[in-house]
Amino acid sequence: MLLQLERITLSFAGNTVLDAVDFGVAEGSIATLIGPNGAGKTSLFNTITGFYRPQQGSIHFDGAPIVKQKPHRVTRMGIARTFQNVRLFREMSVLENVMAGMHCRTRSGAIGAILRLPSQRAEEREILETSEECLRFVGIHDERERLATNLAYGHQRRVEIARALATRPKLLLLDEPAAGLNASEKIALIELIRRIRDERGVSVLLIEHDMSLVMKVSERISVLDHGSMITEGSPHDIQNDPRVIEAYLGQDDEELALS
Ligand SMILES: Nc1ncnc2c1ncn2[C@@H]1O[C@H](COP(=O)(O)OP(=O)(O)OP(=O)(O)O)[C@@H](O)[C@H]1O
Repeated sequence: MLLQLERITLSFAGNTVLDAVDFGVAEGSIATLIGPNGAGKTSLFNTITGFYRPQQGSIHFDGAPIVKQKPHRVTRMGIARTFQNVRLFREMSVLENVMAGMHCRTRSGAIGAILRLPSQRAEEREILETSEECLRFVGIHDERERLATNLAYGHQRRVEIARALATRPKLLLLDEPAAGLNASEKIALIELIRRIRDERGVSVLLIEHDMSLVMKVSERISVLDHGSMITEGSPHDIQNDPRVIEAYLGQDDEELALS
């Protein structure tokens, strides 16, 4: 397993949000975490990426323990993410937004920047080239000089994906990447997720409510309900699992449409 969580327990003021969760992502896979609203999916992402500190349990990534590491350390170790709501620097161009994401990788530091050492200049060039390459990969290179917030919403989501890819992750976490996209943008998103895995060798873990997209793109699905991992399996297994249907009862129609 590329990522392995064992018995992760997270609570806030006595409220258990994740309850002894065991969960893994295989290297080279496209995996999805589903579950009703409030099940704990984003909290699980926040725990993996070091934003939340679990009270118990272990997390290993690529063989190394990462639990309780700071978020920037986790990024440097090879886990990148996007957020449920688009988070871009409003006053920056598309290209600058992607370049900003690479600062976790820089080596020369502030002194190098002030003195403009050759190592610093080489690093700046590398950041620029990588950012441009990632923008080309997600298909919005032509828009690199525009203010990020002036882009169509679907393209803003791509800026976030490019920014995450620029950190050269081994694992990419996407929190509800299809939210707010129209039907044709969703088809393009499926294709992009597959290319991220196939062409860049990056494993992908999504949180997603759009079940039609989930069933098409996922190789493995894990289901969280009230902080517990209730089942996992292939899309076919999950669609036919009565525990999953039970967990979703009471949710709105969109979430019930498991087929
Ligand atoms: N920082 C926090 N402090 C207190 N409670 C929190 C915190 N973060 C999450 N929670 C609680 O954890 C529970 C799970 O929330 P979480 O956002 O992880 O669910 P989710 O499955 O991602 O839901 P959704 O699908 O609606 O995004 C909720 O009851 C939420 O209020």
